[in-house]
Amino acid sequence: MSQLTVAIGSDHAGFSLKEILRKHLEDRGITVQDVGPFDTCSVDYPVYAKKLCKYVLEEGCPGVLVCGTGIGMSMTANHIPGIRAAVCANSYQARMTRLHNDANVLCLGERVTGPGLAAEILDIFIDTQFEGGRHLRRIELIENND
Ligand SMILES: O=C(CO)[C@H](O)[C@H](O)[C@H](O)COP(=O)(O)O
Repeated sequence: MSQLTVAIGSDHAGFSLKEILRKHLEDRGITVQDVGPFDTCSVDYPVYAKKLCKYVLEEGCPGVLVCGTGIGMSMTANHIPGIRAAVCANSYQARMTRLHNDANVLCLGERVTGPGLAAEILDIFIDTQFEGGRHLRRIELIENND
């Protein structure tokens, strides 16, 4: 089985949580592709959301974006065809967005969710498989602009 890679990115408001989650993933033996930023200077979240989504689409791996609320990251990511980004603040949302929405990008808010819960949400997100079936039809409808 090939080694799982997870891409991660943030803005300044999500930087500390990104660092915690990167270490959490590495401690699990998961390869992490960090698209930045690499310090706490103020940056614009769309820049990092777009970098991460490009990587996720090229590599077919899950991604994690952290900003203050998770919302700006998700708005940006969901503009990109092929990206299904979900803001999750609890474990149920993380499980259901994988089971039913086949979300490929998890968005978290450092100013909303503490590090322990964020790590649990992330674990559920990457460990839960899409259910398929009726949910595939609905995903196709999301992507169909007719
Ligand atoms: O886009 C956001 C709100 O949905 C993010 O939470 C940003 O991280 C936030 O807007 C950054 O705010 P700051 O005052 O520039 O730190």
